[in-house]
Amino acid sequence: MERMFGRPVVTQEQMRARIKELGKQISEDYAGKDLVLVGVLKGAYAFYADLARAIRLPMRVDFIVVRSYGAGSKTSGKVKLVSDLTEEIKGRDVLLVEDIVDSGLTASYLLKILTKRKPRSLRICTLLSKPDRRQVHPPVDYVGFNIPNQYVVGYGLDYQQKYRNLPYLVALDQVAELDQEL
Ligand SMILES: O=P(O)(O)OC[C@H]1O[C@H](OP(=O)(O)OP(=O)(O)O)[C@H](O)[C@@H]1O
Ligand code: HPA
Ligand SMILES: [Mg+2]
Repeated sequence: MERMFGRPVVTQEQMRARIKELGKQISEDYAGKDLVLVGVLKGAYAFYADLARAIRLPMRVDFIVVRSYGAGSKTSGKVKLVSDLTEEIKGRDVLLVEDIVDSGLTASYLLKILTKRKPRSLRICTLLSKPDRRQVHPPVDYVGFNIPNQYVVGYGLDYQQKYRNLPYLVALDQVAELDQEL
């Protein structure tokens, strides 16, 4: 992990600066509301931890685990709910925290199932978005970075469950190339 895996798509410095801005914006937008920050695991864990600490509000935290990508780098097309929220969201202001909105299927699925529980508001904040890859178009309220159509890993995002702990974002083809040499 000491070694750089090629040129980062998003560096740690860029990430830090943008998350600070997002935290400030969310703190303003949700002042006086009953905010529940919901992390979509596993991918969002790193972004969630940094974003939560950039928000200056007395909010609640909760998590939901869903999965749709199997071993490869393509969506299975089916989103599976692996583990649900721990608390009720009825009447609360829910902000979903995603690492990435790619095809849009996961975000759409979550909006669909959580809307039924009657939150007062339900919005999405994603660190990354690939606008060119959408199969469906869920509304995304906060976006850290729009990125091109390439599979990326690091900062929570995986390929076959690995590379989530890289502290920055890199294209998968660069990791794969270098990984063989290690
Ligand atoms: O817009 P989409 O095409 O649906 O892709 C986005 C979703 O896919 C990834 O989850 P994944 O199923 O890989 O589970 P993980 O979070 O455990 O990696 C990612 O973390 C998002 O939740
Ligand atoms: O580019 C990606 N990388 C990792 N996980 C993902 N899930 C959707 N898109 C991606
Ligand atoms: Mg994944």
